[in-house]
Amino acid sequence: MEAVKETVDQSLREMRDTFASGRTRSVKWRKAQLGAIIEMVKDNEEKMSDVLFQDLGKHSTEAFRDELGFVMRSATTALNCLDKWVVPRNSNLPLLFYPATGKVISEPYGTVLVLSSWNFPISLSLDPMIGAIAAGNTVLLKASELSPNASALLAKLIPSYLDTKAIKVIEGGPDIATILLQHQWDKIFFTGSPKIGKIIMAAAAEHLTPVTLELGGKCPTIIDHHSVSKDMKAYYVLVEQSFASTLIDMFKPVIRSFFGENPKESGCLAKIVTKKHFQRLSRLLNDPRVKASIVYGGSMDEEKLYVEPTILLDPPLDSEIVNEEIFGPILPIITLRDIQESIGFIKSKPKPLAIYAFTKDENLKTRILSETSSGSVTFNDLMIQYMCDALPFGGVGQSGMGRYHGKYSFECFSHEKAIMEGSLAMDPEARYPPWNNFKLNFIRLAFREAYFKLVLLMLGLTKGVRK
Ligand SMILES: NC(=O)c1ccc[n+]([C@@H]2O[C@H](COP(=O)([O-])OP(=O)(O)OC[C@H]3O[C@@H](n4cnc5c(N)ncnc54)[C@H](O)[C@@H]3O)[C@@H](O)[C@H]2O)c1
Repeated sequence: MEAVKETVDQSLREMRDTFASGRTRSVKWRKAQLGAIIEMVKDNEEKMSDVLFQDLGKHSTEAFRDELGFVMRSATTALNCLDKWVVPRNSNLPLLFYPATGKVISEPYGTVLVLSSWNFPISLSLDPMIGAIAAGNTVLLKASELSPNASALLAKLIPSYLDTKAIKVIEGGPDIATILLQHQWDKIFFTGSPKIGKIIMAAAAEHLTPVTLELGGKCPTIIDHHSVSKDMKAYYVLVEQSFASTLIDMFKPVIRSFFGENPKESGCLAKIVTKKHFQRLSRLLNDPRVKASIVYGGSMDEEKLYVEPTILLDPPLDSEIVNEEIFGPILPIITLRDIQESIGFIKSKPKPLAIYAFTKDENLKTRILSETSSGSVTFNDLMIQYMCDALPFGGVGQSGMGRYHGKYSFECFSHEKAIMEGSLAMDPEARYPPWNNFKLNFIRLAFREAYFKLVLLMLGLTKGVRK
């Protein structure tokens, strides 16, 4: 551990020195690094696909959709938009401040720490790095120990493509993260569970370091059968009782069309990430009350870390499988008398990262938007809000704080610095002591931007001002 501590100390010193040198602030440097990320992914598509298969059993097409293609697109967007993003924005100041001018410039925080989770180990590592680099920071990444092959590949590739004095990777688990968190960072970006998110926030508080927390939680999918029928994957489904059996009958052929008659051999179904996670799922499913709710699937193979796509109908609402994140192909369906009750159900749970609703009912849509709180709401589709970098991605409450993607990533890693240029020519005495009634009236009118009355006051044509 002493050697690790020494490496961390030295890495931090180097990153701080690099940031202080001003190199990472140059748009040319930022673009070169973004371009290098694209090259790195392009050159190593196969290797990246391989490690995602080794760690998670992800098919290469899924790996490209969710990780490699996604990262290349994100870096390309940043590269193409950077010139626009870095331009200082002039602010229209109220006349009150005339003749001062104001603008906002985006300043990099400095040296940032990115900690990522195992379920999208490449995109959740590189995508925040793209934002950090675009904003002109130096950055250290620690990916998850639960996807060790992806973590090792990133640790090998990043130094051979990117500026090693500014962008660093360290491998390891909680022990290494703990060492990292003992240091002062200028920003911490964390993707992971709410439980560890609290540890990150507490450590950041020691140094008043700003944090972005991309956390988890159970995302509900409301299916309003009065208007919709569509195949889907979801975290849990809320549906009217009368429609539940029809929905299950609709899911079965979809599962077969995705994964064939023998999903274990299909090559299209990701495995459970670790033995520990497998045993957790096995325990959850073997709860007799949960077992009784299985209406499709349910078979497991510990050797292959395989769980068959499984549907549960009305598992007990107090069971862990309903309340904890699942991380496996298990879909609980929860039935309600009326689909409108889904609003109350969602409100009784922590604020989710996303709410999905398949409905054409405008009243239900309005109720979802105005009565519930979540990171995002997507109607009549799933997950596309994550892919769409024109929208901010992030949680609220238990599902996190802060947001990123596209321009929001640039903002996530920038401090928006307010710049005001005053004038030495105009400096009303009313701002300064000794205080008197005239000055109080002057300030009152100025705050109200009552310019005409202000002129009358200065000309001595009015004395009293209404409170
Ligand atoms: N909001 C999102 O975009 C998003 C995306 C993917 C996953 N997630 C969430 O991530 C979680 C799953 O990922 P996970 O199991 O890797 O999460 P996790 O919280 O266990 O770990 C995340 C990171 O924190 C580190 N870590 C673990 N223990 C730590 C400790 N005691 N101190 C400091 N760091 C520690 C890990 O090494 C890892 O790098 C789920 O809750 C999931 O919903 C969120």
